[in-house]
Amino acid sequence: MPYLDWYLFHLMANDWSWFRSTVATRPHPKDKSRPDPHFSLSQHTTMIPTILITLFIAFIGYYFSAPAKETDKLNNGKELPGPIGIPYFGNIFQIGLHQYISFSKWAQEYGPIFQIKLGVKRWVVVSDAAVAHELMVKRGTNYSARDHSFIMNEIVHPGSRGMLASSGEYWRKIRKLAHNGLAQKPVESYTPFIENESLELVRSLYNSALDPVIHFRLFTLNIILTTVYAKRFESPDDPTFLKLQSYIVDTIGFLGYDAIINLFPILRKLPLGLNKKARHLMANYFDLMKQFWDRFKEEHARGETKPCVASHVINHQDDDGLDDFDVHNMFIDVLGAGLDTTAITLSWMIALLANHPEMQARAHAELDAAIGRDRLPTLADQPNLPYIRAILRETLRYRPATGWLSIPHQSVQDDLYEGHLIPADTTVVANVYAMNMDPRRYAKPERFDPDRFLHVTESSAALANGPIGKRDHVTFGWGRRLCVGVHLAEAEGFLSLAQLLWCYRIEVEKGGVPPVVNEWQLGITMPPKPFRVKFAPRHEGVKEVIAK
Ligand code: HEM
Repeated sequence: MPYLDWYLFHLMANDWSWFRSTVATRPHPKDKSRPDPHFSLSQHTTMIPTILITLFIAFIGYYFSAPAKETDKLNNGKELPGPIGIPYFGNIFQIGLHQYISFSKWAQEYGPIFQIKLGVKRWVVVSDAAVAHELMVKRGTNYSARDHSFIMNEIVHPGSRGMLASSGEYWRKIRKLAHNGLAQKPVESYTPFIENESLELVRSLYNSALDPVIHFRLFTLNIILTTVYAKRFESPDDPTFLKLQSYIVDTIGFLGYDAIINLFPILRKLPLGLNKKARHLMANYFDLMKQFWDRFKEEHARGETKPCVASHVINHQDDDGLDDFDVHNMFIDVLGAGLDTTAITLSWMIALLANHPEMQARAHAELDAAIGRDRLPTLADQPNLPYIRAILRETLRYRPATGWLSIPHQSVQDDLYEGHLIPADTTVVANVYAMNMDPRRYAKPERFDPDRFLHVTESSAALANGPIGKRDHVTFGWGRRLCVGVHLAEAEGFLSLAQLLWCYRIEVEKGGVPPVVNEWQLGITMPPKPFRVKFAPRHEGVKEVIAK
């Protein structure tokens, strides 16, 4: 669910298909074990004129759209340090494929807060959790906006509606509405739905050997739909399910173009056919959301609906004068933001545990002692399963689903930070890698070690709002923009892991290879590379208990 200029990086690294097919998927020259069946330089040299023309147009676009010189504004404070870039493009070409690594290197040279220029934009990169907390939490009134995004604010959410990309008063209202349905209390009332979907998940994996990711996606989509509209899909073959899933994936796909368009606004004027396609997609998507909503309202009026986000929303919608179109926009963000993030986190947990049978053995012992073998664990068992909770927390720290850079915030007014001026409209991005892997905060940070969180009892949501020194990790973002689905994410992550481990040993098949955990797929999120594991029932009683 990550958006906005943040996509620049993914665009450069991943979303230019020519680039991906020539460079990103190319095995390292020394890696003889990975043949490169697709690479052909001649196939791609034909793209070079197109790239040069695009860069030229971007240059012209920058020239005519660049803001006036900022020296006047900077009178109050020194400019933040940062690497020197080239005219017009700034530091774009210095960032490289693994931006978090370049940022971490620059942090060593320029300190925990430095600035770079990307086309027309100024970015402030923060690599220290305390500095990010100071800006985005303590000074949250100034650092909780989002940059204007062409795709998000004009095509996905015409009129800058929705939650993820809106700012100011409108965002506060829509966020409050979503919060009404996704805060801790309402999420607790969804316990039966979450437990039901988790049961369906463990049933679907019984004694199987596979890559579980598609099952995790069905699990998370069904939970969101059940909690949003009190509806679920029985089967992954349901045509409406397939339609909805493709709308979500295609919308996220369009976001890949966003960054370059935001940095070089002239590109909006080019006849790329992008607008037309994206608007057509969104028309269909909104139509489906309207069908869900209209049906829900009818059922709600007849008193036939169960508690869910939509029922909370219906009860509060009029408080802030938000109409049905606002509600569709909000749900589109909730679906987009909640679908893959949790599924990716689950995939990482399974991949990591398959590599650590000794951790599974500890979790199994904890489950046997606290739950026994006659019933599945429930959400109410959380306090008695500290090791399982620690595995979830450590996975979120160690392999954050939304990647190593936070979703950028935007400043509203000029601000002085330790004598340095951060002008209004600056994009502020947290280097999650530097923070989640900070050796001052975590002993041996490169080691996956749930024990570091064994005695942490508060939720990640609660810790995010407390002092930074006690925060577990920064994966759910910052301050007023903190992930609004954090309670749901923690509940579904904990329960599915507890139930999966209660039922199964996660094994590498005979002759198979353990899941790769030190590399990940390049993309707008950070999923593990595809892998295959076996879900071997732990004891005789599993079949009977999950059949009940
Ligand atoms: C492990 C799972 C998840 C992770 C790692 C995650 C992470 C994030 C992050 C990093 C942000 C941006 C925070 C910021 O700007 O500072 C965010 C925002 C958001 N998340 Fe999540 N998320 C997860 C699950 C969910 C779920 C389950 C939902 C909904 C059901 C959800 C809905 C949202 C929404 C709507 C926003 C936008 C909030 C705003 O801009 O005000 N997320 N999430």
